[in-house]
Amino acid sequence: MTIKIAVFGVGLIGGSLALCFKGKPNIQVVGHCHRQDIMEQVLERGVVDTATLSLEDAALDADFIFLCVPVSLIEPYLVKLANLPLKPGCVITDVGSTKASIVTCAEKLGMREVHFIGGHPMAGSERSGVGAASSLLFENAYYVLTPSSSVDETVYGRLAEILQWTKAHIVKVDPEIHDEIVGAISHLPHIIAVALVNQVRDYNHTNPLYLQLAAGGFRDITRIASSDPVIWRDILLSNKEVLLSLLKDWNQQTSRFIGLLTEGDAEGIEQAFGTANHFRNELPERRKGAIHALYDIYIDVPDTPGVIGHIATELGIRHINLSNMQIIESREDVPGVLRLSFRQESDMERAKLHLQSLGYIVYI
Ligand SMILES: NC(=O)C1=CN([C@@H]2O[C@H](COP(=O)(O)OP(=O)(O)OC[C@H]3O[C@@H](n4cnc5c(N)ncnc54)[C@H](O)[C@@H]3O)[C@@H](O)[C@H]2O)C=CC1
Ligand SMILES: O=C(O)C(=O)Cc1ccc(O)cc1
Repeated sequence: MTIKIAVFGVGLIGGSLALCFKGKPNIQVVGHCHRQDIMEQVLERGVVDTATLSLEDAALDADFIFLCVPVSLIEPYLVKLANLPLKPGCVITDVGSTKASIVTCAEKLGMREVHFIGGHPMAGSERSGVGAASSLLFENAYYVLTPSSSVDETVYGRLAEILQWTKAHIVKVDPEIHDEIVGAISHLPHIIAVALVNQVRDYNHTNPLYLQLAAGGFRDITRIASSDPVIWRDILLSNKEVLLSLLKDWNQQTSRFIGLLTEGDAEGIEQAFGTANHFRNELPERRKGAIHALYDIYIDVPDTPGVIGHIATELGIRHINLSNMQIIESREDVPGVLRLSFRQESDMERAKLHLQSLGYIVYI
């Protein structure tokens, strides 16, 4: 018997899920798009078996429906689906970055014979659209599910089973707790990154050297400021109360630094960096997606022709799989910094040791 999976909104997350399911035994994937041009892109990328502009055609005989649209559209889609004669037993889930309001909406709809389980894959990137989709996106990442107490264990089991194709680690979390935690570790950092970039953008109007001199640290902490404005508008508004409270705590953190600097409190500054350094080093093993896309090392490279080719060749002949290579700082006559990214930690370790043995200076 074929399992039909409908993906509503075939962008970064919907497209990546579709790629995980497509071509698997007895699975058929249909994408629902809201615009002809997007549907053409989706078909061209080949992430789904079929695609349709019709909500009904996608939904009516589906066994699973994944809502992968911006957060503000998830509840309206739930309302529409609740009014359709869906296949009995159909499991509707979503991937929205917030959970409390969506789960409450589904509970209020009181759907019978179909089930809703909230979901949130903790993997993604600052990119968006089906062009950025990847079948590897969720591998090893956490995938949060927020089933209500009314959801039967066998229904939960069916969803968890189909999600095995993503190779993510499924974890059950209460929706309100989810929003508090994800508010702190994902939504607040996005606000801080955007505020910092906009602050420097204002200074840059007075002197373009700000942008020109911006180096590794600024780039690292602000990558997520390039995220999609519509997606993030919806996420922040949907987690408003949590974020207002987190921003009050953030103000206290910045006030603390104002105090330390005003007092010239060297010991206090050192202590603040020490505490942060210690806690950050306790971050769990690097994972892909939300926490880390790849295993990276950084190498000082002299600005002479052939160096990058030499490094790539050295890794290639030792069958060390390199995923990406990027020059992140380069000036004439001084060493530049090259970032090498690996999908496997073991490849990163082998590359580090080998390049060190060749005399390169390698940082993690
Ligand atoms: N970007 C990320 O890293 C992550 C995002 N999420 C959540 O996933 C959801 C989707 O985000 P992304 O895939 O990043 O965004 P995206 O912009 O790549 O994809 C959104 C998709 O929804 C489609 N869409 C927009 N309006 C529509 C409508 N009225 N009807 C049908 N489709 C419509 C767009 O065409 C696009 O294909 C959001 O709810 C977001 O909070 C969850 C985890 C990570
Ligand atoms: O790019 C990153 O590091 C992210 O933080 C990706 C991300 C964005 C939104 C989510 O709800 C989960 C993960």
